[in-house]
Amino acid sequence: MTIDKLIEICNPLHVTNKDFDGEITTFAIDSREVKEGTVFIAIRGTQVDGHMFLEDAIGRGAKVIICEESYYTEADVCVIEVENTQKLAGPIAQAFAGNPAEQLKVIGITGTNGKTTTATLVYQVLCACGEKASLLGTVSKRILEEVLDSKLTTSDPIELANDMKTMVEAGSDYLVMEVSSHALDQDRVAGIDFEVAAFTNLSQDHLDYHENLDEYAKAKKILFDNLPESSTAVINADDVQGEFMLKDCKAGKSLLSFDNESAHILKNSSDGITIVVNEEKIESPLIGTFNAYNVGEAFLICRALGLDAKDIAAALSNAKGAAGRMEPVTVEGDNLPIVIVDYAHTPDALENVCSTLSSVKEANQTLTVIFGAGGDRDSSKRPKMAKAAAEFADKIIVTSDNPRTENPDLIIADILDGFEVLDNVKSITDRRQAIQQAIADANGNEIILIAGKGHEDYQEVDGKRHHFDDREIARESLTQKAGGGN
Ligand SMILES: CC(=O)N[C@H]1[C@@H](OP(=O)(O)OP(=O)(O)OC[C@H]2O[C@@H](n3ccc(=O)[nH]c3=O)[C@H](O)[C@@H]2O)O[C@H](CO)[C@@H](O)[C@@H]1O[C@H](C)C(=O)N[C@@H](C)C(=O)N[C@H](CCC(=O)O)C(=O)O
Ligand SMILES: Nc1ncnc2c1ncn2[C@@H]1O[C@H](COP(=O)(O)OP(=O)(O)OP(=O)(O)O)[C@@H](O)[C@H]1O
Ligand SMILES: N[C@H](CCC[C@H](N)C(=O)O)C(=O)O
Ligand SMILES: [Mg+2]
Repeated sequence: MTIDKLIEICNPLHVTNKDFDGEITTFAIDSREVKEGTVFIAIRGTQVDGHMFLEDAIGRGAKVIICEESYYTEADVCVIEVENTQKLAGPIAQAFAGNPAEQLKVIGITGTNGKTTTATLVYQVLCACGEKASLLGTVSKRILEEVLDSKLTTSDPIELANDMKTMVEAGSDYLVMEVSSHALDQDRVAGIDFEVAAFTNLSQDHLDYHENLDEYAKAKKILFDNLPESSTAVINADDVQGEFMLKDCKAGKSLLSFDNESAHILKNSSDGITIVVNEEKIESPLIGTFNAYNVGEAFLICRALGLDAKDIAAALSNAKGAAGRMEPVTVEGDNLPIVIVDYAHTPDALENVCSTLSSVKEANQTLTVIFGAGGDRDSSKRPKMAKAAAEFADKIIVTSDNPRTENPDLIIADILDGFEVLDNVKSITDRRQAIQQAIADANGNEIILIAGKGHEDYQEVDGKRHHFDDREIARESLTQKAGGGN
């Protein structure tokens, strides 16, 4: 990267000491990552103002500073003053990585629920159709078939650009990625031209971050506002916010609606769904009406990419979706309960999953729901989650999710406030104990839903993460029960 190229991308208000002595090596948004020759960009964050770290960055060897203030330093450093640093981090990161986004067909999926499921389905269809695809999201990163850990749903612009570079080098043609509202609000995907962008739905979550639902919806809309005309917006038109997402969108539109009967659900049972979208019949092993939306959107996304309808439908009939979403935990044995692990951690998701299980259960079966709510996150969703579970469950165990830095019993108390009657509600703070007890007490006619943590293999308590996997604990308890002959 040359200083002239960098200045061109920045469209600066002011530049000083452009002819500094030295070379540009890397790009950093965090002063702690700065090395000799780094370009450091100061971003005003949610916790601190990156402008506080200009001296720190220079001390560590930064040669160029990009900031929103006129800044004077005696050091031999180029200072580029710009209007908005946050919006520039993406384009600069892309340029440093050799503009990998331009060499990928990028598919972005946003919405409160269903991003991971839909993104995973699209990735699975692309792979089944012989395409070279990568995936970024909550559960993991997949560079072609290689699986790597994922820390955030949508990474920061530098990590994102570096991941894209690795994908391009590995021969990937497509990137399917989840785009969170935090990422949109913080411009983490600025400068990326999406080939297809999809909206799943909007319901309450993250009100600790976004001021209210309107602000949350506006953040999601950014993805569609920035689409080029040549791209396609795939929208769940049955969601009340679907129309809003398209308000300022120049892209082509592909709408999914079961309500206006442009698409149909032919079958919705415990062994899967059959839907018709654009006259194509699609069968999927995923269950529940909410998954009809995920499968339907995955189909429309793949159609927008130009894949053959029959090939997509064939691939979807084998696509299992994402780990930890309606994932059954099975063990050989008699009279064992059906145990399902799911990632529902919002009122809407919990309602959808509970209503689905309640509608597919047999007359003699009962539904037990074990759930909690995350600490240091939107606390107003807690009583609403209680209401969602109470509507469909026969028995409820309220427990801890990831308390993070909060007192788990106070989170549980917030949830308990949402129940009108507590007759079938128990609380067991220790999640392991809650799962063990539910399974030990259950008979073969019970369906036990363990909600909230899905694929997570940790629990964060007192700010520390410990290994914890709902599926592992459930499997151990079921094995013990099977061995005991109960
Ligand atoms: C609340 C939030 O979203 N924070 C994200 C945000 O950081 P921030 O703006 O709060 O950073 P800050 O601490 O205020 O610092 C401001 C700036 O000063 C810099 N700094 C800071 C300290 C220092 O010594 N030197 C320095 O240069 C920081 O690097 C930053 O550029 O920008 C960072 C870089 O992109 C993110 O890593 C960070 O994610 C944190 C780790 C996080 O936990 N985010 C979660 C809430 C999140 O984003 N989740 C979503 C949603 C998931 C879902 O849909 O459910 C996700 O995409 O995963
Ligand atoms: N289309 C949908 N509508 C409503 N609920 C859904 C939908 N799809 C999945 N869910 C529920 O939401 C949970 C989370 O699904 P998924 O992981 O696909 O969403 P996500 O948007 O990626 O969530 P996150 O933002 O937490 O990563 C699932 O376990 C299921 O309970
Ligand atoms: N990306 C979501 C995941 C929530 C998962 C749930 N298990 C929790 O910890 O609240 C968040 O960070 O809000
Ligand atoms: Mg996700």
